[in-house]
Amino acid sequence: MQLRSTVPLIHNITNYVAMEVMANVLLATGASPAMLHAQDEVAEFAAIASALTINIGTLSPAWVNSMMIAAPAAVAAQRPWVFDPVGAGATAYRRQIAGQLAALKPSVIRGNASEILALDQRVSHSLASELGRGVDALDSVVAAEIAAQRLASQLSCVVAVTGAVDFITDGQYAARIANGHSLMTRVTALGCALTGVVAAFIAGGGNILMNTAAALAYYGLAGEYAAAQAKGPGSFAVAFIDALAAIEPATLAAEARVEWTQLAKLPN
Ligand SMILES: Nc1ncnc2c1ncn2[C@@H]1O[C@H](COP(=O)(O)OP(=O)(O)O)[C@@H](O)[C@H]1O
Ligand SMILES: Cc1ncsc1CCOP(=O)(O)O
Ligand SMILES: [Mg+2]
Repeated sequence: MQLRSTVPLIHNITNYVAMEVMANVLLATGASPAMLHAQDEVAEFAAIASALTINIGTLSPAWVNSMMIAAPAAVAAQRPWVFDPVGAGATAYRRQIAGQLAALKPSVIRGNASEILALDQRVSHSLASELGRGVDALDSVVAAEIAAQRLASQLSCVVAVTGAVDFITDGQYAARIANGHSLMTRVTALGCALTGVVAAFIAGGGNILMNTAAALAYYGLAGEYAAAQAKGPGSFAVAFIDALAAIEPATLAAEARVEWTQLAKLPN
């Protein structure tokens, strides 16, 4: 958790629901959040920040313009960017924009199983599927493993599928991360906020797959600690921020439940 000494600046073009939750989660983690999306400044800011996140949760045409400017600007400035394809399968507009953003060289795509399945359909098969009705997962992580591997291979990025047991892959290697608690699904925008934490963990360089695994284990572990204190979703949300701030690297190393594997090659 080197980020606590470097305090990376994380630029987030995120949704209205997630803005405050994500900013507080990033502060508790040890990063510095900035939520800005004006078309006239995103390219300049993407180069000032250490990493960028783009989230399509509350899309509109003006925001899409900003996203299409910010992602290439981050890549040109050699900053990693993380894509959160919220509700990617829900509407034709979302499927189209998610497919376009996925082609703009994200370092990591982080979504739930339904979102990763929908994105894979769009990128790999160009089908106008109707997968996913909203922002919550209807599919299991295991059902999205092949889709994640195919997306990672085709787009040369890391794909993280989150859920009860998270699955991450770069197309060749994969990890399953068992940390977490079901109360994490009862507070809105905790997935969106995790996308910011992934950006914070990869902002300093190093191995993107391993640093993404560390981010997911850290986040899930905070969920476990918070659940032990909470009476329900409301107190969980507060305890979760406290737990993010309290977890030390030694605790993470001792309590992370991460299993690595090498994947079989996908048939052509
Ligand atoms: N059933 C579950 N048990 C434990 N952890 C979970 C469960 N569902 C989600 N999580 C955790 O919640 C966080 C957000 O993931 P997820 O709910 O998949 O995102 P989203 O909100 O984008 O759908 C991740 O850290 C994930 O591991
Ligand atoms: C409820 C909602 N509606 C549009 S974006 C959003 C937040 C989704 O957050 P998460 O993907 O973290 O559950
Ligand atoms: Mg989400």
